[in-house]
Order: sequence, then C-alpha cells, then structure tokens
Amino acid sequence: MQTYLHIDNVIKQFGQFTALQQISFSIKQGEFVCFLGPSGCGKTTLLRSIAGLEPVTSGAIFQAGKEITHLPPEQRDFGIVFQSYALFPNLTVQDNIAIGLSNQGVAALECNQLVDKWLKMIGLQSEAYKYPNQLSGGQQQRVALARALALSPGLLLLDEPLSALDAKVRTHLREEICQLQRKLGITTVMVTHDQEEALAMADRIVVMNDGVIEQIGTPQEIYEKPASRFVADFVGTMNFIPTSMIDNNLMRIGEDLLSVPESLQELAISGCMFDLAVRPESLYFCAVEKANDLNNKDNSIAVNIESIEFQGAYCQVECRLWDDFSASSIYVNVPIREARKLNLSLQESRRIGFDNTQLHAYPSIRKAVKAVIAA
Ligand SMILES: Nc1ncnc2c1ncn2[C@@H]1O[C@H](COP(=O)(O)OP(=O)(O)OP(=O)(O)O)[C@@H](O)[C@H]1O
Repeated sequence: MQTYLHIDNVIKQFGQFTALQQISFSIKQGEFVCFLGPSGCGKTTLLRSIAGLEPVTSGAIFQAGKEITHLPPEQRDFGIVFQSYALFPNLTVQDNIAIGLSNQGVAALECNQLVDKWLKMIGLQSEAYKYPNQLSGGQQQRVALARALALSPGLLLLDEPLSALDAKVRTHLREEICQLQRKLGITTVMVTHDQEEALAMADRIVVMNDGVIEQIGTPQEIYEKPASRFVADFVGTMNFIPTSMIDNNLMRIGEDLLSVPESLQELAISGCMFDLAVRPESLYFCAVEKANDLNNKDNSIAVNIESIEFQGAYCQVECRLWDDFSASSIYVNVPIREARKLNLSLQESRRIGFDNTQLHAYPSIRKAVKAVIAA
C-alpha cells in the first residue's frame, strides 16, 4: 500500500530541551497507527507537529506526497479529536457536527444530510437536539469523532480520545472507533499511554521513549519480539530473571543449572551476565513429583510461591527464586483449569519451566545498580 504520511528526520526543541530527536517513519494509506509511550516521551508533540499545531525545529513532514511542514493547521487535511472532547457547549449535538461543514461553505441541505448521516453513524440520532452537558462522556466523544470526520479529512488524529472515559465505555468506544476506521479506510494516528489500548486497536505501534522511537511494529511484533529492554518492560508484563552463562551449554539461574536454549546461543560467553526476559504466560509449573529432581531434566528453576491472585480466566502466581529472596518477583500466569489441577499453595516450593521459543535476553541492570550504590 502507498505511503500516506512521511515524517523525515523531525526534531522539536523547546528552548534547550529536545522533545523529539530525529524522528523518521512512514504511515501507509488506511493504516491505524498508535504512538505509545510513557508520559513526557513526546507522543503528543509529534501528533501536534503533524497537525501543524506545533512548529518543528527541523526536518520535514509529507502528507499524500505533498510537503506540509510549514503549512498552518487550517491548510492541512486532518480531523482531530482530543481527550477533553472540546465540543462547543452552547451548540446542540447536530450544530456541533454541522459547524465545520457550514464554515467550509457546504450548502444547508447538504449540511443537514451529512449531519443526519453522521448522527446515524455514531448512533446518536435521538440526541441531536441535546447540548454537550446533557450527554455522557462516551456520547460526547462520539460527537467529537463525528465532527472531526464530517469534513471527510484524509487523516484522523486522535489525542488520547478514551482516557477520560470509564473502563467499560472505553472498551466499547474503542471497538466502535476501530469499526468506523476500517469502514471509512481513513489513515489514523492515535496517541495513547495505554499499552492494552494500542495492542487492541493499532495496525502498527510506534513505541516512544524520551523523544526517540524505540520500535515500530505490529502489536504482535512489539509484544513477542521487543527490540529493547524498554519495550519489553513497557508493553505487557515481563519477568527479568538474573542469569549467568557458565559455558556454551550451561547457564545458571539462582542455584539451578539449565541448558542454554538455541535462541540464546549467541550469548553463550562464559561469565556473561544478563537478564532472561520471559512473559508470565510463557512460564509453567512442573509436575509436583519433579520438584526434587536434582538432574533438572525439565530445565526448570526452583521457586517459592509468594502470592496467588485470581484473575478470572487465569491465576497470577507471584514467585521468588527459591535461594535468592533479594531477587525480584517472577510472575507466572496459570490458566484456571490448570491451576485447579496444580493445587498450588502459598509458601510452597515448586519448579517452573520455560517456553524456550519465547525467551529474550537483555543486559543486566543489576550490576549498574550495585555500582551506583557502592559509589
Ligand atoms: N510548550 C512546551 N514548552 C516546553 N516543554 C514542552 C512543551 N510541550 C511539551 N513539552 C515537553 O516536551 C516533552 C514531551 O511532551 P509531550 O506532551 O509530547 O509528552 P507525551 O508523551 O504526550 O506525554 P503525556 O502522555 O503526559 O501527554 C515533555 O517533557 C514536556 O514537558
């Protein structure tokens, strides 16, 4: 598919502070892309730069093959929705949707037809004569969405549109936005700090940290192949287990020796210390009779169970390395049916094994922390 939006080496400085450092990427026609990152990482600044609401310090932005870097917002082709809805409080729902159209000189009859079409699209026909303060948060955000889309822009910009809504409305509206986006085929960029939202909604996610892009990929790529420790930690839950290489074939976790899985062979330098990163759903409890197997045929590690949290479809079991109580917790997600069979109990010693295909390794940060403390 064709590139619709291209960001080329964009830098944004506020005085001495660099909010965006040489940002480059492209978005394809019809794609739904999320900018995801912690507070202050620069995602809103990037969205505002695309809208022309924030002039960039250097670099260029192209939309539909045309350079728009220095165009004022009113000459750019986008619709925008903010977290705060930003509806006109003194206008009814239908007038809020109509105002952009009449300002653009759309004739009254066509304007009414378009307003009707959008009211239907967002399911608020019976609310047409209400004022914003007579609507729920979710309804107001749907009006804001209709207003942004009524002018048929080429690009839809969504700045944390779901953040102000409660959990249930949020999940519902996120499905509605996705359906609408697919139906219209409109290229969409959404800013969010909510990783679950980004994973559920986006075709591709741009993960940002401190003004730089850490990774761009599909939700599955970001989740399964995090390009950096930051991404691994920020998206989903990840266990980081201190590990050291003994030789080409053996690695040590706590007091347990394990064979080195194929995916970590390139790290097999003796003495090398790293953190083995593994998601809670890629760990499992070994059968109880193997708990004292000194040969460790299961390639597993001994842990102590610290807490068991019921989560509905699964149990989240918090463990600690059996012989290293200073190590951080290791979380294991156990599907509920399996949990019933395992009969786990608190303070019990068990062994946990890994799904070897879902392992990652990142440089250990423990050493650095120790060095800082020592200094
Ligand atoms: N007008 C401004 N003047 C000075 N610094 C600014 C300005 N706008 C943003 N910044 C700084 O730029 C950095 C990025 O801000 P930005 O709002 O883009 O972050 P964000 O990732 O969207 O965070 P949040 O989720 O909290 O909105 C922050 O450190 C912020 O303090």
